[in-house]
Amino acid sequence: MDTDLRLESSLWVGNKRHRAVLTGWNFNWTEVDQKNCDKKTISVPVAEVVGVEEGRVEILPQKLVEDKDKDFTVFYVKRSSSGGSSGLLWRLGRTQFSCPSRVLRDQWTEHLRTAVKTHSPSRPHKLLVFINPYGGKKKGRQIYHSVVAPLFELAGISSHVIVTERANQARDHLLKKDLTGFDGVVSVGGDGMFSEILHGLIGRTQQESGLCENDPAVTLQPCPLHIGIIPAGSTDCVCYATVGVIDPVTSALHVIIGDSQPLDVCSVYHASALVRYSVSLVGYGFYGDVLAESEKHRWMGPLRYDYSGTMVYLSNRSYTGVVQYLPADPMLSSPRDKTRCLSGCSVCSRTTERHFPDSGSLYSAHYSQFSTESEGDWVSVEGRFRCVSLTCMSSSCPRSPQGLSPSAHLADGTGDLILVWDTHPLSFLKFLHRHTSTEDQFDLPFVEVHRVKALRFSLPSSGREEEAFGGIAEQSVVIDEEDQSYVETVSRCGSQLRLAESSAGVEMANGQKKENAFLCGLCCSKSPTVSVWNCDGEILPFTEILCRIHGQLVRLYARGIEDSTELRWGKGQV
Ligand SMILES: Nc1ncnc2c1ncn2[C@@H]1O[C@H](COP(=O)(O)OP(=O)(O)OP(=O)(O)O)[C@@H](O)[C@H]1O
Repeated sequence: MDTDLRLESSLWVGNKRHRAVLTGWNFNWTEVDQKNCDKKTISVPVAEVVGVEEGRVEILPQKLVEDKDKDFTVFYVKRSSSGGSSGLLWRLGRTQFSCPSRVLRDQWTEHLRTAVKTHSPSRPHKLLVFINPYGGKKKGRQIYHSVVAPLFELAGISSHVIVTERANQARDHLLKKDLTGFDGVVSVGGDGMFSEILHGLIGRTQQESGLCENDPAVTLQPCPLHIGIIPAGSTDCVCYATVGVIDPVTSALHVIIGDSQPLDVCSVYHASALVRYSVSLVGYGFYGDVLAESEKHRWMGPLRYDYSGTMVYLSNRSYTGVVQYLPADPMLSSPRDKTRCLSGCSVCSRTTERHFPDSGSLYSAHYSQFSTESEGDWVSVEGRFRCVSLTCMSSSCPRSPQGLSPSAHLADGTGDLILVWDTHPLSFLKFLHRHTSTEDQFDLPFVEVHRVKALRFSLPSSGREEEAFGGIAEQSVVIDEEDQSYVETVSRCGSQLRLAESSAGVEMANGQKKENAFLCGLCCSKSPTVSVWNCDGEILPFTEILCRIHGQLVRLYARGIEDSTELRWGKGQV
């Protein structure tokens, strides 16, 4: 096939003669000077050719074609540095070629198009696009129509566009409507919009497979449709962590060339029911409190997160809890191994634990009663925490370029559990500040990080029993015996816990009550007993939860973050 696709001839770019070669996988052109010496070669992988058009063509700001018989234009992916971001910006490269004859021009366009079809077979032909017109700065529609749609048209992609009129419309559409013929779904919006699409697609796939999403022991079926994210929200963390930049053109180009990045998904359950899916953060304590506080100040826009973060930090809270986790295989990788999950990550591609075939009974047994004993491989710790966070990816963002867990992987079937024990406010500030620098946030005595496959969180039952008898006993805590400060902290705060619990009830039955308790905590001196869970920016209505990581449950039109040091600028790759 490659031999059939090979083509070589002289072509002109402007008034300069070039020797052009199509090898099947690559299209190269090299300027030849008057002494027949080769100058710089430009090489474009065929998989990154966006379109081939007859004539001299421009597509932005609008399509213009100068239809010269002997000319053709090649559009392709061109990389450039993104300044402060961790990934590379992709731009639309364009070169107009002139041939000595129309026959040769037709030969070139035909060969190039066939090479693209052959070597880039997973490109989408038909996409379902959801635009949230209210996301971020309310520019979703404008971004899609002025930047993305012309690129899709150039690449021959047909799109069915739905501008949403209400929250959850995209999710409901994906759950109920006919999706025949679509290769993928595109979200134009922020993380909330992506989450809707994630829930819709996972739910639809399980429905069609006859699987029950509410059973944590069930191995969920991976979604056949890819998801594209065109960032147009106020938080675009999933896009940042999977592409490395927040840029609609870069994301649209990843969709066009049919890139495929598998992604782990965490399912969160409470009392025999699925609560939500998450791909970035499931966080209790500080991150839950910040979200709950920020919801009160939506009018501030994105500034509300800074304001709420400061307020919650100043309120100096910590919460008791029992954390149980199922560790991942430490031989495969570790959250402290200083590796990075980059494009083509070998840890993710080695992953064999896609669907946890043997763990069903383990999940059922642990899920049924939220038992506090350790069984099998599960590890149990109990005490007072500033925050408990589970993340399936690094969760990097422009503010925190290394993310919550810099060595986390996108698709290895694990999540990183970060336990931040109660500590002095200044030490906690140090921990938070390290997220904005390159300093290791795990290299602190009150921080633990574990790579896990599942997590269960419950409130300490001993505390409740003692409360019933009016006694105040020391909390048990399974941490380093030598570090008395933690044990002391736990016992000191324990009395406050039970006092607050007696006024608020043993456990609040729903999220509204918990949110009220939290809000009260900011204006009164009394600390609330329980925090709330922040699940990818949504407050969960339950405290006691079970989380399970499903390896590679969905696929994005992305390729992970490209390592900029591997760019072969010297060889003329664009
Ligand atoms: N037409 C609509 N009207 C109101 N809400 C919508 C609409 N379409 C989508 N939504 C909801 O808006 C929420 C936020 O959307 P999105 O993530 O796109 O924007 P955002 O500005 O990043 O949001 P946030 O600041 O809340 O994270 C999503 O949860 C989504 O379900």
